[in-house]
Amino acid sequence: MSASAPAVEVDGLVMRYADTVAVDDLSLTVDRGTITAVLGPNGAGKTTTLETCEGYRAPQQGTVRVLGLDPRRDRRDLLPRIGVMLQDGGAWSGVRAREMLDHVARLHAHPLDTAVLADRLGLDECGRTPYRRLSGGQKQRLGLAMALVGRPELVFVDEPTAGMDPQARRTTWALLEELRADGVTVVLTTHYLEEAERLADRVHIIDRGRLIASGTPLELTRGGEVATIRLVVTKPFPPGAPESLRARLGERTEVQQLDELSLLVTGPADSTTLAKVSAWCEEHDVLPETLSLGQRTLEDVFLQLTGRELTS
Ligand SMILES: Nc1ncnc2c1ncn2[C@@H]1O[C@H](COP(=O)(O)OP(=O)(O)OP(=O)(O)O)[C@@H](O)[C@H]1O
Repeated sequence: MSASAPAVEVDGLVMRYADTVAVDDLSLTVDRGTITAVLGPNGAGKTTTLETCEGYRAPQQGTVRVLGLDPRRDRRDLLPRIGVMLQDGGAWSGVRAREMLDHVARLHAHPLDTAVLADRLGLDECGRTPYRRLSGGQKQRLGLAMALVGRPELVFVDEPTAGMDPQARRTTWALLEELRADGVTVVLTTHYLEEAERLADRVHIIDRGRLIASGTPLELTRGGEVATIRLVVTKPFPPGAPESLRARLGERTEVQQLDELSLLVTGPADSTTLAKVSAWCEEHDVLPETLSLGQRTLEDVFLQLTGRELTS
């Protein structure tokens, strides 16, 4: 495999649990040395996809290659080269945090210094605490340390900052950025949009097991000369408001009602659109509380593609 070949190649993956199709003909690639975010709502199929890449599940249909290897057939060759941070920790309940990290370090030929890693991830304070007594954020930090201690070429991190306080989240982001600077490939799942926008070189958005968009955060949010206007009002909109506003704004505009007090307008990023929304409010006796023009966020992209909110 050449050095520039993808770190991960998923091709036509299908995974089912009884009647549930968890992953539905999914194809994606992850370039080496990048941070790639797999973004999607709960139940989108992110964990199942990652677990298949990590070799915990066999593809039911399609193929998966990781560092050019088959994650199950070539497991012995692959394991020393990848790091995995599982969603539920992967440690025994009675083991102390530091013992667990030292144990994992001993499984690797050239581990990082566990004292340095524990200090960096703020694990010193809980080094003697049994795993079951760690807080959610401490378990996450220990899981990350366990994934990194073997100096992997590629790390899979499932919801790395879920349950972390803001400071631990920033430390984790900085650590993942340092890994990338050292040439390590990072694949993370998240439903934090800010995390994907801030960290990822490339984002794959998954919904109901299918890939619905891929690109850099900028490619996904720029979408040409498109912007969004959020209109939040003080009392519920009159019936038929989205249709009426859309008719006023013209062909190139979409209007979606988010709830009874807010609408999202997606259309040309110009002041005329904003002025027309404002005029429509006046004509319909609607009092805006917020009328804001902004670039699209990944949340807007998801909403536009699926008609649903990512965070709901
Ligand atoms: N062990 C299992 N048995 C049965 N169904 C499962 C199992 N694991 C996942 N599923 C189902 O498969 C679908 C995809 O789940 P998956 O955990 O891969 O999604 P996810 O995007 O990682 O979600 P989350 O963000 O909640 O972790 C969901 O409908 C889920 O309920």
